[in-house]
Amino acid sequence: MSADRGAIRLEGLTKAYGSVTALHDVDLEVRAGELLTLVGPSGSGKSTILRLVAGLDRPDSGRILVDGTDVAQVPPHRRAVAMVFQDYALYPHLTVRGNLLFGLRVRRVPRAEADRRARAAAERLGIADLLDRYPDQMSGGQRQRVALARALVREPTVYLLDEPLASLDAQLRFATRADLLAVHRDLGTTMVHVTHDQAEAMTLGDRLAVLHAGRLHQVGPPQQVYDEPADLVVAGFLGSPPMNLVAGGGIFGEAPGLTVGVRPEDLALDPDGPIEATVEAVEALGSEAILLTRCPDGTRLAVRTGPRHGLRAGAGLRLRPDPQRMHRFDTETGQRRASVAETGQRRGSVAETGRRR
Ligand SMILES: Nc1ncnc2c1ncn2[C@@H]1O[C@H](COP(=O)(O)OP(=O)(O)OP(=O)(O)O)[C@@H](O)[C@H]1O
Repeated sequence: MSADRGAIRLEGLTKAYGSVTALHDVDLEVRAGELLTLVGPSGSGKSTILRLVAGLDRPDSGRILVDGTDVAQVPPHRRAVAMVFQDYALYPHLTVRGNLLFGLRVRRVPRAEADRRARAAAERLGIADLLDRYPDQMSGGQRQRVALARALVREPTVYLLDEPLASLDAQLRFATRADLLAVHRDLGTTMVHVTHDQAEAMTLGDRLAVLHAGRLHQVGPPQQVYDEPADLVVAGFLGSPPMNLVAGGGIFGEAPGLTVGVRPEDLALDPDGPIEATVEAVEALGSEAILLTRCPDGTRLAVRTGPRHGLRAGAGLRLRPDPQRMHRFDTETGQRRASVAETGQRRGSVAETGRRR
């Protein structure tokens, strides 16, 4: 229904709280119907973006356009935007039904229509049998579904989700993530989803936007951002463990003025490999293992390998970096220098990549 509505455009958005610059000159476009995931470390300005779009706060400068219209003068309750918070923010004195209907009553939606929407949202999220319960009679996962359902009943053109899955345990996160994707697929509504969970960052969005210290560093399809980080900030943030970065090249070959990066999965255990290292610690994760190693020159490298590597702390090993997957960055500016492989084959693929600093 609203697949062609809900485009958001942020232009030069700047916001400070006292001496803290929460956002600095952010330009970002969210396409109609897109699910955009916003990631970044704590305090990078993710929630601030959502609050500004929802109208809960005002920017110091810059513009917010929804469907091409500047919303500066539109009060929060008139914006066709629904926000879902990590802490659910349910009314404790109201039942699930009461929570779902509350926003509709305020907006004077007729009773029959409101009931229809509440039931449809509850059914969609599998909480129809909980309509008469109070929030304190439900699990965290159920409460989160109620919070999502409460956003659904408003039938907004934009959903703003501020770490909605953060309080759930791993299994529930996985299940609720699938629900969220299904809701997005069914409704086709624009969603901006904030997380600092690596798996959510990679799996949930059509595109990923990486924010750091109030600046937008890169926007693009998740795999592209992962494979071709635009700068050292993105390289060091995405990935768990993150990319191994060596200033000056060091063990990866001297590269004055450059920082060379290799992801843990791009370092193969190979008895003939050019890099010598000692295992300092092993993280066995069941399906895989992370070896924390140290080279003779003191460089530490994280290596991702299969679970049956047979190595213990203290063991020596040799490593071979995948030459196609070595990243180079200007050490001073942090900006990516395209590798030989990329300039040959992938010119243009970074076109939609924001390279702002
Ligand atoms: N109301 C406020 N008053 C003062 N400073 C604030 C306020 N809101 C946010 N900030 C500051 O602005 C910066 C950005 O905050 P924001 O909440 O947007 O970050 P975030 O990326 O969402 O972080 P988190 O992942 O921890 O939720 C932080 O330095 C924060 O301390």
